[in-house]
Amino acid sequence: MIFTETELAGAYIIDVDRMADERGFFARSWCEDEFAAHGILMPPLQANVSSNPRRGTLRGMHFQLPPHEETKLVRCTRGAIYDVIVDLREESPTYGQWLGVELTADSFRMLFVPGRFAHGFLTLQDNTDVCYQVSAKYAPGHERGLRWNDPTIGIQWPIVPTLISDKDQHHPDFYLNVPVEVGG
Ligand SMILES: Cc1cn([C@H]2C[C@H](O)[C@@H](COP(=O)(O)OP(=O)(O)O[C@H]3O[C@@H](C)C(=O)[C@@H](O)[C@H]3O)O2)c(=O)[nH]c1=O
Repeated sequence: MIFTETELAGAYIIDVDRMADERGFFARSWCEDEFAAHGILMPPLQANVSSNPRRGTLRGMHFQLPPHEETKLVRCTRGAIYDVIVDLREESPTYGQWLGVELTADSFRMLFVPGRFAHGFLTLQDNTDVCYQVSAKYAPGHERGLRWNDPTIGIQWPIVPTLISDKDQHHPDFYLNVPVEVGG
C-alpha cells in the first residue's frame, strides 16, 4: 500500500500497490504490519457498508467520544464520494480544520481516518456504495455529530447536498459540541 500523510497529521490517503497481470491486478487493502509501520495500531473490529441510491446524499459528520473513538478506513466500492474529515483533537495544531478527498470505485483509493476526527461523505453519483472498517464497536450513547454546514468549520462541498437525515441536519454548533468530553 502507498501511504500519503495529509496535512492533518495521522490521516492518510492510501493507494493500493497493484500487482498486475493479464487477469487484472492483486493488491492488499489492509495489512496489520503496514499500518503498524505508520504507527496505526488499532485493528478493525467492525466493517460497514453504506448504499446510497441518490447523488447528493450526505452522511455525517460523525464521531464517537472516548473511550469509544474510532479509526476508519474508508473506500468507495461503487460510484464516487467526496469524503471529509475534521480534526477534533484539541491539542492538535490543525484542530477544527477539515480535509476532503474524492474516493471513487475506479481509483481504489482509501482514506484512513484517525480517532477523534469527525467523518462524513457526500455521494457524487447515483448508486454509490461505501465500505469502511472501524476500530471500535458501535456505542450509540457515545455518538456525536458535527453539522455538515457548520460555519465555524466551513467545509466546501463540491455539489449541493440534497438528501440528509433529520439527525444530521440538527447537530449542534461546533462551539457547543466540543471540547470533546471523556465518556465512560
Ligand atoms: C453506525 C451504526 C448505525 N447503526 C444503526 C443506527 C440506525 O438505526 C441506522 C442508521 O444509522 P446512521 O443514521 O447513524 O447511519 P450513517 O449516517 O450511515 O452513519 C455512519 O456515517 C458515516 C459517515 C460514518 O462515519 C459512520 O461511522 C457512521 O456514523 O443504523 C448500527 O446499528 N450500527 C452502527 O455501527
